[in-house]
Amino acid sequence: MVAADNLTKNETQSKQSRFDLSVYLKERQKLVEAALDKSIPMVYPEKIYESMRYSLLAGGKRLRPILCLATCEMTGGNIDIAMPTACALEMIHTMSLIHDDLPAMDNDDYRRGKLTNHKVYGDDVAILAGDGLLAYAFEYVAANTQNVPATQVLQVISRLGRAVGAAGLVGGQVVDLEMEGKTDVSVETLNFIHNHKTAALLEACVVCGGILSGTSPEDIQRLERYSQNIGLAFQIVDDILDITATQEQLGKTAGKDLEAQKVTYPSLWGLEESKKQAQLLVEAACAELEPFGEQAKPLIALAYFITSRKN
Ligand SMILES: CC(C)=CCC/C(C)=C/COP(=O)(O)OP(=O)(O)O
Ligand SMILES: O=P(O)(O)OP(=O)(O)O
Ligand SMILES: [Mg+2]
Ligand SMILES: [Mg+2]
Repeated sequence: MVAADNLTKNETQSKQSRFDLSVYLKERQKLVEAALDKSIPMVYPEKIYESMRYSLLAGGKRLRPILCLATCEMTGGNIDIAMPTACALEMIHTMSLIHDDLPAMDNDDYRRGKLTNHKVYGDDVAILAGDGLLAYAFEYVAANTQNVPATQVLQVISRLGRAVGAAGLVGGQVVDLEMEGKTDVSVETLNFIHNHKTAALLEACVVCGGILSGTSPEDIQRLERYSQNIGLAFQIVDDILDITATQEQLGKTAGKDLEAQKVTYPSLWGLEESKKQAQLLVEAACAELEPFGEQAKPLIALAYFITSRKN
């Protein structure tokens, strides 16, 4: 009986230390959805707010805000101080998707399982909806962040600006577009594109979470290395899914890279090697979180989710 009692105790302990990512994701997605819904009210001129809300509230994994909240918690902060930044990150991400889907860029008809913004509202309003979301993201952080010293809020705003501008998303996107149809793209150029187009914003999500909690410069450096690694892994998996997943799974047109004759990691390395490289990057990312011990469980599970996701 003593052994049985011990076993039950051990089982309970192991259950407590296990981390259920799907429960965690559902709970966090719900919190983020509610915060996003509240963030943009419908006022005059309704047309632009409707268009902004159409894409912002169209679903999506909400990985960026969840990474920001999780990092803030891991480094000693709480969800409340990070929520305005988490929402801003999703606004910026949504802007980048609306603009990326425009006829002048990737010319896509579907996003997040729905018609793209310009298909519903026209190119003119879609461009403005992206602009509106981008500007509002910065206002939202500045006006709504509470219980964080102003210098830390300023650092967050500065990081967000860097991640979205020519040193980040915009720079990556411009080289991405330039490389379309070219067959002699090097791994270095591909890395540049993805480190800027994708990893820069994921890095901002994680680092801003740390800045808001007031974590140390050494820990910020660890967070940078973690997020740069998961950022590249994220894009390798994105390239793999473009080949292996269906439109239903992705909520957007599949096989676009091949059609646009884009050089991708699978086209350079093959599918198997690409999967292996993504796995190695995630392992390297998680090694950076060792000093955070048990507190790192959500961020470790989120890193592995990046390689196992189906959309
Ligand atoms: C400044 C701008 C507009 C940045 C866009 C950044 C971005 C990550 C676009 C989506 O990439 P993708 O076109 O490779 O992927 P998807 O298949 O999701 O369109
Ligand atoms: O889940 P989403 O729609 O936010 O897309 P991504 O895969 O870029 O995170
Ligand atoms: Mg694109
Ligand atoms: Mg695209």
